[in-house]
Amino acid sequence: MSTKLELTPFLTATILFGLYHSYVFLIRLFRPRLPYPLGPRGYPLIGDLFNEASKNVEQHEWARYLKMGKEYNSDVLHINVLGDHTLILNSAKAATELLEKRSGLYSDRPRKALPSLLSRWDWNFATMLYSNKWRSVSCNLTFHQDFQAKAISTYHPFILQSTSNFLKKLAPAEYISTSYAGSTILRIVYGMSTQEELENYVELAHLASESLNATMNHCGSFFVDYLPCLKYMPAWFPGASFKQKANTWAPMVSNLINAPWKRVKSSMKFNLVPNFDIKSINNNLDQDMEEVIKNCSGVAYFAGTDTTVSLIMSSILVLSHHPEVLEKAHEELDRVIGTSRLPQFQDRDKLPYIQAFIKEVERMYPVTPLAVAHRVISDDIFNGYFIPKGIVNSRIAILHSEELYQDPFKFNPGRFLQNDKNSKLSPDPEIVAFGFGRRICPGRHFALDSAWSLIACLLATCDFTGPSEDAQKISRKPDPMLDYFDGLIV
Ligand code: HEM
Repeated sequence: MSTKLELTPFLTATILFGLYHSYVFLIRLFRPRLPYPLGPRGYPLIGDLFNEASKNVEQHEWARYLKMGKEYNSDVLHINVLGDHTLILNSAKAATELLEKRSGLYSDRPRKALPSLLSRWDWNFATMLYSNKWRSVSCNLTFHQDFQAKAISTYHPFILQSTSNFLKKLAPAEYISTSYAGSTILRIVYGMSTQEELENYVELAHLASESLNATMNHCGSFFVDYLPCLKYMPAWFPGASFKQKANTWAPMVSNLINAPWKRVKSSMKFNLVPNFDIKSINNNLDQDMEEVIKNCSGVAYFAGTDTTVSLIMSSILVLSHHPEVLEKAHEELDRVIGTSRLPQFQDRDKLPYIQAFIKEVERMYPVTPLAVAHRVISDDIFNGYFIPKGIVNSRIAILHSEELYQDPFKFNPGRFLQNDKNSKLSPDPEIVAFGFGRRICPGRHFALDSAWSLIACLLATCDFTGPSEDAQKISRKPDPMLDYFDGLIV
């Protein structure tokens, strides 16, 4: 009697797993090498799998890395899980040395199985591999040209219009995303203007971004990141919940890139062209070029929505917790602008305390505490350590470093003001808050201008307090804490 061996998905995954790791193990065994940077050593073959799988999900990822850095007394850490290497850069010096000075090697993005492949984010150049496609001048130059510092003043009227609409309709906090950051971008990029349309599209960006937020920087949030072959498991298979999630996300992501573009194309029939590079479109546009502009528009639309909102929401939250900061900001506005008009962009340099306040929010509550992961494309050596090709997380919470900032967990905008010639100014958080090297955030000038406009105008018109005890009893809404959910964007 003969038994037939059936090649089930589980058996296939196990065989592939075994073959792949025996191969990696043999290669490593016979290679002469320097030590890896410090970090948990784990066990042969599986590395630090147990610790990563049982990590405390309540603890912020950046705080875990901060603690680990202190434990190993090192600003460069290394974690190996199943042969998948992650490098953690805990200081601005290490991040600049590797991600900027060696940016030719360190500008790739992780080949994450889940977000890009399964949720259909492959059009998104923010997650694209460091390749000819990413480099193709068109994609990056189109975006960089439209968002470079000197182009942003063209968008000031759109920013001011959104600020004014927001002030007129001041409403609960969620309104900030629907009315402000997202709608400014949608006006500029796709030329949208009706409130209903703006709200629908901002909601779409928010829903679709959830998948990137949940998966981009979390090494180990989905096991498929370590074992990409698991993506072939059927969605019903035990442990394949990542596939169900991806199936839910994929149509939203596809809608995000296709729906507003379809709308632009149809409005162009009536010669209604928005301000962004789409203005260069004509009906005979080369198909490749159309794809590039469509993708750049989609990237601006989703990347510009939740990020700026996070900075604005943190600013509001901080103001409600720090009346002394609010008082100083109000005093500066009353003295410089008076009470008969709103602050304009040309007043910015005359309002140093408000600038310092925004910098301190960027420093203390970074929008992207782990930036966006880079990937080293080939093995490297740094400070006598062997750096294997793999993922690099730079901890933007470098901005909490005691070496750079005195009393780093104290909220103190004064650290960015030159009151005393003898005291040293703290380094500008913008040098790291927007990432490093060739992948640095191209939307940073736009983000800072639009955040400044709204925050300055809110300060000029509003008071900020937490809910009173009575209000808390009636509405059962507690005073919001200065704390955050973890994720790519907090
Ligand atoms: C406060 C707001 C913002 C913050 C804190 C922020 C932060 C970042 C960071 C840390 C990165 C990763 C850089 C790296 O890999 O080293 C990034 C990338 C990116 N950001 Fe922003 N960003 C903000 C707003 C915006 C806006 C408004 C836009 C678009 C209009 C935008 C578009 C992008 C794009 C396209 C990338 C990917 C660049 C690439 O991979 O080549 N961001 N951002």
